[in-house]
Amino acid sequence: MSDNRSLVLVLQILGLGTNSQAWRLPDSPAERLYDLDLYSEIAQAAEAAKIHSLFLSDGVGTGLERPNGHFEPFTFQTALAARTSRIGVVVTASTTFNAPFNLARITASLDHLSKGRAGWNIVTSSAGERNFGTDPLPPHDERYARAEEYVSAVKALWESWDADARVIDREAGVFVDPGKVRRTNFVSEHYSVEGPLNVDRSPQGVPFLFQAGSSTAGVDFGARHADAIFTSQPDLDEGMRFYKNYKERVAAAGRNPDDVKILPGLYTVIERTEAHARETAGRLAELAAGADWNVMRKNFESTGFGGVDLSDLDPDRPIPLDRLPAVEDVQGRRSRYELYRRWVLAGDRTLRQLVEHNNAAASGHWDPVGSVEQIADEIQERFEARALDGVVISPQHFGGYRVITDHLVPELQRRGLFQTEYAGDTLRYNVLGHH
Ligand SMILES: Cc1cc2nc3c(=O)[nH]c(=O)nc-3n(C[C@H](O)[C@H](O)[C@H](O)COP(=O)(O)O)c2cc1C
Repeated sequence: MSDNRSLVLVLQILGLGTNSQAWRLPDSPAERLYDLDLYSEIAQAAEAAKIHSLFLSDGVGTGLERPNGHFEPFTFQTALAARTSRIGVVVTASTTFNAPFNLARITASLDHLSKGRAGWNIVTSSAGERNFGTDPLPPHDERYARAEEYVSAVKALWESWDADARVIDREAGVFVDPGKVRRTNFVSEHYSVEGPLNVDRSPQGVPFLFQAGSSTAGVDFGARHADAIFTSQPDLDEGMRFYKNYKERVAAAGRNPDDVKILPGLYTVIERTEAHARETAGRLAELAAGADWNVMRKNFESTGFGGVDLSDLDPDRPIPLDRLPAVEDVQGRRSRYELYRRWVLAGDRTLRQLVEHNNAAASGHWDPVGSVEQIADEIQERFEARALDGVVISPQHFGGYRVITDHLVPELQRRGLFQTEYAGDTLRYNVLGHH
């Protein structure tokens, strides 16, 4: 592995901030939740800071207890791509809920529209199946087995056009050379997809591939396919172990470990000063404490705890060990459950603390509170310890976006950790240094 590493920064624009109470802060522009101008300003500030990419995670399946409305990622990132010129635009899309042909077509189009800045965060999803019919969600490992076939089908479609297939010979009347466009008939256990794609080969050929999943099956899948991994790693030691193991799996898959960037989520309360950050975090905690406990607990049970009913437990005591399901029995967000299970086994968090963490930091992510310098120190420590190659950073509160773009990034640049210019013309080149 190379010692000549440079930090990768990806900014997740998740509405008003990841904290479920962020909308209630006095300076939150909650009325403008669906206003493109609001996010364009952040995207342009992120581009001026040379942040590698914008990112948007996504889920379907919202309930009535805590309805969660937000932009659909492809339309959102396409709009932001039109208002920027260098920064990457990464969408999250599920292999469980999209047809491979549509996915290949939309991502290739986004790669054309953004001139090579498109990325796809591949997820297999853990909820939302009822939005698409009556079929149950396939079990955890089967979702990954299907994803393997799915990605092969999509790659065959992306590659069904040669880069020089569009000839544009006006004299001879040849627009496309049919010999350079291939009929691809992909047939596997779960898919049957005829190509070619009806979009020319895109600037990156294969758009930049993220993967969000950290279970054993997820790591094996990502090691084969991904350029970058979005993961939840709140603890330094576990983050180092995960990083080392992941890079070994990449090498075992016959790939260069430097070509897969490990980017944990960093869901932070960041302000110019520590006092201000503590004040913001304190306000968010107060608001969370006043929120409906049953709604928050149920959200934790379904998004972090394998659907186990914890309603009879004392919130101010740790979860008893006999209430922990086996990891392999959790069919939803398995790696997230594994993480919380580790905390329960360590015995140092009450049920309430787990629920509030899950609610505030958007489930399981690393969530430091601090000044620009303190957050820069934390990133530097984990980067140098090889717990990460970079971060998917997301402020918990709206004001944090500009603190990140206008103050944290310059601080990281001053320390020589972060780029001061984009390296090239595509997202893959900018992150990996090659096409
Ligand atoms: C850090 C992280 C972020 C994720 N983000 C999403 C997401 O935005 N949308 C989604 O449908 N699934 C998301 N997933 C979930 C997984 O794709 C899916 O639930 C998978 O089946 C379980 O992942 P696992 O391999 O981590 O157990 C995410 C998983 C991780 C680890």
